[in-house]
Amino acid sequence: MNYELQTYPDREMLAMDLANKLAGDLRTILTHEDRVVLAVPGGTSPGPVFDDLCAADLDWSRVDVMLTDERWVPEDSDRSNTRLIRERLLVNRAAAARLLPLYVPAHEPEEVLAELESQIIDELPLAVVLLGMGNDMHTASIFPGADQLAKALDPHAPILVPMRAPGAPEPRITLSARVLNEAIRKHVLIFGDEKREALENARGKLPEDAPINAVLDGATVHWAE
Ligand SMILES: O=C1O[C@H](COP(=O)(O)O)[C@@H](O)[C@H](O)[C@H]1O
Repeated sequence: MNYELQTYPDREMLAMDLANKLAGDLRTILTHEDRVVLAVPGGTSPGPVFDDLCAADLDWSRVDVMLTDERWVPEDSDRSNTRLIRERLLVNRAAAARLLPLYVPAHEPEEVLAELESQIIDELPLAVVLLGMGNDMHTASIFPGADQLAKALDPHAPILVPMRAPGAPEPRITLSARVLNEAIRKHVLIFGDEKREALENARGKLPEDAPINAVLDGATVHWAE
């Protein structure tokens, strides 16, 4: 797996530097594209990066922001990734960006899959993607042991894959590995020794066992303790 690992003395420096890099990538791509799509993770790690990125000086009115994946919970839930990006990323200068939703109220993601895909399809490919990773080596909502794992990893996968996994307390919806890999720039954000070890343990494993391996090629991994 060919990826670059950048390590930082602390999380604050990582957040600042990574936000600068993401903004730089977007600015560069905006010099030759009318609009760009930035896909970002939810979960506990990216908040500090969002706090810096939202203040970046770039033409946010030409940026579409979307999630790499969403937990199937209402937007007022603490577990909603949409809520996180509304509160921490789509503020300040980045309030001018457009959100491409990965959640609309419905019992199950399957009920609204086509509707959600129809709002994304014309904006692809992604320009820049920031991914997270869990201790179990899942990325986005592509979990080891998930019911639709093979579909999410298929080179001809659809844009979105609904997912249920033993390690996930609610249904999920995720961009497929194919769509994530079509991004011009890929970054992965991980904090802590456990995740660094998980990344090491992923080495040599099949994506079915270590889904992070499906997206690492050509990525820059950013790590701080
Ligand atoms: O559930 C999720 O987990 C991963 C990792 O989250 P973290 O809390 O360990 O940083 C995240 O990348 C993904 O977007 C999220 O839905």
